[in-house]
Amino acid sequence: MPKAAKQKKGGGPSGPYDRKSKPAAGGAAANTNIFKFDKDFGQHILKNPGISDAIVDKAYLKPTDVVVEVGPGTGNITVRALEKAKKVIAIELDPRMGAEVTKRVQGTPLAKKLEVILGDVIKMPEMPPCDALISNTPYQISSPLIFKMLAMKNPPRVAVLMFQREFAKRLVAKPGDALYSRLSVNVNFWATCKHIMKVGKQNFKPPPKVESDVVRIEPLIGSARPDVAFEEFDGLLRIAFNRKNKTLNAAFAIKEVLAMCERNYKVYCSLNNIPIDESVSAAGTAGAATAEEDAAGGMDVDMEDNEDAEEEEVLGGGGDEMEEDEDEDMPEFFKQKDEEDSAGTKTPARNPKSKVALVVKAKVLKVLANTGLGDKRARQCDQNDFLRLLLAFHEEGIHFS
Ligand SMILES: C[S@@+](CC[C@H](N)C(=O)[O-])C[C@H]1O[C@@H](n2cnc3c(N)ncnc32)[C@H](O)[C@@H]1O
Repeated sequence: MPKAAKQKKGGGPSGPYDRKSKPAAGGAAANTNIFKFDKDFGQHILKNPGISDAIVDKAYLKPTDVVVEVGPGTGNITVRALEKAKKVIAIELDPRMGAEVTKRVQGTPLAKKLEVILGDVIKMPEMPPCDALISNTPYQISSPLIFKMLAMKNPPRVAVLMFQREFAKRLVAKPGDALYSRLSVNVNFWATCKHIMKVGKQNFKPPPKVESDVVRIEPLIGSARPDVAFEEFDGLLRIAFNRKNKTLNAAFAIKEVLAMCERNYKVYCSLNNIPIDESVSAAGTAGAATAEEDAAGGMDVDMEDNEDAEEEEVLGGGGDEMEEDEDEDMPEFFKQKDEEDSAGTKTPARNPKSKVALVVKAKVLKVLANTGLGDKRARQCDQNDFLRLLLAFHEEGIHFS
C-alpha cells in the first residue's frame, strides 16, 4: 500500500496526494452544516439512509472483506460498511471530512476497523488491495477512478459505485449506442457491469444539478481476467476512439499514431534482437515501395487514399480534437517519447522516408485488411473485435503502450 498520511483523532496531517487542504472543522457537519460543502470536491452528501444501505447491501460484503471507500465524507456509507466488513479503508481528499468520519465512530467498536487515508485517490500510485470498492463517487473523478480500478492486477471482487446518470449510461452502452465509448469497451472487457438503481437529486445535500445511478461492477479476476496488458488494450482503444465515427483505417492513418507505432516497434525490435533497417529512401523510390509491399504482403491498400483519411487532412489531420471527454489526455498519449524512444535513441519518427516507417505503415495496413476491421468504425466494434485487432497487431510486433 502506498504511504499516505493516516487520519488520527480529530484530523491529522495531509497526505502526499492532496490537491488542496482546508482547516479541519469539528462537529457533525452533515447535520449542523458547521462547514460549507465544497463543490470542487463533489461534496454532495447522501441524506437518504435507504440509499446508503442499498449501496452497501449490493456489495454483498463478507465479514472477512477489506473494503475501500472513496470519499467517505461524513461517513454515511462508511458506518454501514464497517458493520459488515473486517476493515474499511476510507480515502478522503478533504481533511475536514476525514475528521468527521473518524469522530463518527470514535469510542465505538467500529473505530478499530476504520483506516482513513487523507489524499487524492487518483494521485495514489496504487489503490490499496481490497475485496470491495464502494463510493458515492465525486463526479469529477468518475472516469479516472474506473480506469484505476480496471487497471489493477488484482482488482476487487465487486465495486458498487454511484455516478451521474449520463456517466452510468456510458458504462453499460453497447456498440452502436450514442454513448458507446472507450470507457464502455474497457468496462465490458475487464468486468461485467449492471445498473442497480436510480437516485434522484433530492437525496443529496446539497442537491447536485443532475440525477444519479448506482452500478455494480464485477471485475474479472484470476484466470477469468483477459491475458493482455491493460495498457495495451486501452492504448489501442485510445487510437480507435479518438475519432469513433471514422473508420479504423482513418484512425490509424493519423501521422502521430503511425509515429507512435514506429517508436514502439523499434523498442519491440531492440528487446527481441530483431535487426531494423533504418535506411532512408527518397519517397516514391523503388526501395521505399518494396519495403511497404513486402510487409503488406503485396496488398493493394493505401490508407492515405481512404475517404476518411482525406477528411482528416481537410480537418487539419492533427488528430488532436477530442470527441470523448474521457480522452482528453489523448494528444499527450500520441506525443509521448516524441524526441527519444525508451532506449534513448533519437527517432526520425515523423520522417515519412525512413524505411522502418514504411515497414510499420505497411504492417498496420496488413493488420487492418487481414482482420477485416479497417473499414469498420470504433462505435460499431465490440470488445472481441478490439481483442482480435490487438492480437493481430502483436503478431506484427506493433504495440500501444
Ligand atoms: C459525493 S461525496 C460523498 C460523501 C459520502 N460518502 C456520502 O455519500 O454521504 C464525495 C466525497 O469524496 C471526497 N473526494 C473528492 N475528490 C476526492 C478524491 N480525488 N479522492 C478522495 N476523495 C475525494 C469529497 O471530499 C467528498 O467527501
